[in-house]
Amino acid sequence: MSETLAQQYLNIIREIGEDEHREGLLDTPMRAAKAMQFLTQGYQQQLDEVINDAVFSSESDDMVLVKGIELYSMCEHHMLPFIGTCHIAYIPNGKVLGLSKFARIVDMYSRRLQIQENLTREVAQAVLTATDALGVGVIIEAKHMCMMMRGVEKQHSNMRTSVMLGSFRENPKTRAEFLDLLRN
Ligand SMILES: Nc1nc2c(ncn2[C@@H]2O[C@H](COP(=O)(O)OP(=O)(O)OP(=O)(O)O)[C@@H](O)[C@H]2O)c(=O)[nH]1
Ligand SMILES: [Zn+2]
Repeated sequence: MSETLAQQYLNIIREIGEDEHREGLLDTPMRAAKAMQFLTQGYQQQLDEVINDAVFSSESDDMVLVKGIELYSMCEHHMLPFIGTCHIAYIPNGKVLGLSKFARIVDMYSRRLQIQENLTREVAQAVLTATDALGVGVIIEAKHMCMMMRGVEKQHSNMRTSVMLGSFRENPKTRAEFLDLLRN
């Protein structure tokens, strides 16, 4: 556990005018440091470790959709959470990826300081790298606390980002099938 990080949180507690000796705050620097390390553990992960060889031969060449993977990330501008849902589709090319690995990929890239556009691209690229798929489509819908709790304070706006690679980019029918499957 990083003592240095805990020390930084102690400084924050002092700087905002709180009493660091107040009972409820005594363990807070260490707790906050642990929480921050958890929320940024994606920096310690590598794609091949996350995939753990869970790639299986398959003759399936129909679209696979993994819908509604929840995500919790932090915006790199304010270090405040953005929270949402990720949908991933791909067209296998002789190999399929273990189902849980899609969520693990999303977690690995979410648990870093991010902007939603880059997160979407990194997830799509990782699925393509892991599967050699014919195409990959990723859509993320999220709400940004930096827009809700502060700043413009808009509670109801959602950001939707998409990245289409391979056949999802080249073939409008593939993209339409993805969007159709998502609607149903
Ligand atoms: N495109 C994009 N923008 C983001 C994301 N997360 C936060 N932002 C925006 O990043 C911008 C940073 O703008 P700045 O003007 O430098 O910072 P600021 O003064 O705190 O901005 P306000 O939020 O408008 O108060 C803001 O418009 C945020 O809404 C993201 O995932 N994608
Ligand atoms: Zn922000």
